[in-house]
Amino acid sequence: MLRLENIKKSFVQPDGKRVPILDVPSFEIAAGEQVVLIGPSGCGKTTLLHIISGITKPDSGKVFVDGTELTRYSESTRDRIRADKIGYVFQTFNLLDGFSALENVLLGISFGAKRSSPARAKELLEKVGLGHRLGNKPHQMSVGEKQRVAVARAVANRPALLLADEPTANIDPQNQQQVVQLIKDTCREENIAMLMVTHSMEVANQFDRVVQLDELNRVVADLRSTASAASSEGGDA
Ligand SMILES: Nc1ncnc2c1ncn2[C@@H]1O[C@H](COP(=O)(O)OP(=O)(O)OP(=O)(O)O)[C@@H](O)[C@H]1O
Repeated sequence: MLRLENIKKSFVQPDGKRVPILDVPSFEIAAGEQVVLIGPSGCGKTTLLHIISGITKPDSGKVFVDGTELTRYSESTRDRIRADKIGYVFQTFNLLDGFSALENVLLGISFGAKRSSPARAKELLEKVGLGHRLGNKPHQMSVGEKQRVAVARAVANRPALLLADEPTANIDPQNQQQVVQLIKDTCREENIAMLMVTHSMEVANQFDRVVQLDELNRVVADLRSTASAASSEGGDA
């Protein structure tokens, strides 16, 4: 369902040096499988989600989502493929300010190629306990409410793959569990594969598989071997 082949990504830092961030030889997620990605801050989790979704192009390597090789297309085509196949819950929600909760979820549907009814948008918002907030705009909602709208929007178009970047980071434990449950149930009911980034092991342990990015990423292995070579040289001196 999701397959990565030899993904490499580096960024030019403000001092002009190009720094490698990712070198992932391979990674796969099966249809309907729910996987959690963990790793220390700055190790490249968000960058990897951006590459999988086609928001960012890798320096080299291939991304296949639902049989389509995303990496061979232009940015505008990747945007269309993402709207059709991928739901994305951003760390910062990315809700549109001038629109109500219901309209934000409906926008998730209308950007996708598949047809879906407004009744689904309403049903999803009711499912996340926001049936009484359909007309509220983002500035009229709490952080937890906004996050639940973002999840409803991401799954509204019935994507093949849901990517969620720390979807429970800024919410209280009760809302956290509600968001986790919504993601789990919706993905299971609709056979949506999922890749979620979280720093919470309590959240991570509720899913099928937990993957440490450091174990997939050769950049980290190279850093470790350089560091251990340096320390053993130091030890000999
Ligand atoms: N556009 C950019 N230009 C330069 N460096 C960048 C850019 N985007 C990310 N980086 C660097 O790439 C590394 C990985 O960033 P990323 O946001 O993927 O980390 P992360 O694992 O998601 O971190 P966190 O858990 O803190 O959200 C970081 O060191 C970051 O500073």
